[in-house]
Amino acid sequence: MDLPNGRTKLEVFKIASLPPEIYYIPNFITAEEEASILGKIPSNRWITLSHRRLQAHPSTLTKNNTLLGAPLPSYLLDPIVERFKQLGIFDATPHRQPNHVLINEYRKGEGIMPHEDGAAYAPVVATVSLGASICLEITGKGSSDPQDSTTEEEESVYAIPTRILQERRSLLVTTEAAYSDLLHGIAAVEVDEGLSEETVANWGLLGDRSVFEDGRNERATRVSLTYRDVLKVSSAASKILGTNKR
Ligand SMILES: O=C(O)CCC(=O)C(=O)O
Ligand SMILES: [Fe+2]
Repeated sequence: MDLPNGRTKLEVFKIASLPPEIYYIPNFITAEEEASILGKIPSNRWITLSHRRLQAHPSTLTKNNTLLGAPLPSYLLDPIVERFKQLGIFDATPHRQPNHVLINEYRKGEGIMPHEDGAAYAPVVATVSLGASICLEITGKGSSDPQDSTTEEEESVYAIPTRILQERRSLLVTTEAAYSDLLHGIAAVEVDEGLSEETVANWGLLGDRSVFEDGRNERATRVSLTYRDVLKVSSAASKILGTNKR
């Protein structure tokens, strides 16, 4: 198969039971790379929320969703962004590569409410999971908005709601309609239960199903790296710092 945007290699990782285009890649990074990245996340950058903590690189967006353009730290680029390039993941976004990474940390029992990621970003989101495995809950907007009839239709075709089991060291790529038409969230539970081929959309793509044979995933601290391409980028910071001289 020859896809126009270089995504051919990604096709084998497509989650077939979900709307186009969601991809799950187990063992995207090695255990050594995982440990190295975890060791480099700065301890003084965390913003603590009530049920998780997070940090944004190179910075949080301004109020009108603009990114002050600056390079990502090298531990977030190498090896991950190099591998994105090999798979063509950001080939179709305006900057053709991610320019923003959100680091979220969830301790056992913590989660995030169902939400969509909004209009500040190109519709390609790539999430690397570190430290522990977790289930992402996928719901249609129809479940929260009774007036939204198209997504109700999609829900019957695509067996939504469902879950995506994100193993540690895996990559999840969400694009296009999957990005805009669905909600995602993480239940605030200490154990993900009832895991099986019927209830987990990416069961057939898991790196090691044997770990979940009892249908359970005991939560532990999990850190996620969410890579995105912010649409609006300002070079104001580099002008002020004088790093943009020609
Ligand atoms: O941690 C995750 O996998 C999801 C994070 C997320 O949805 C977000 O930050 O918008
Ligand atoms: Fe999100």
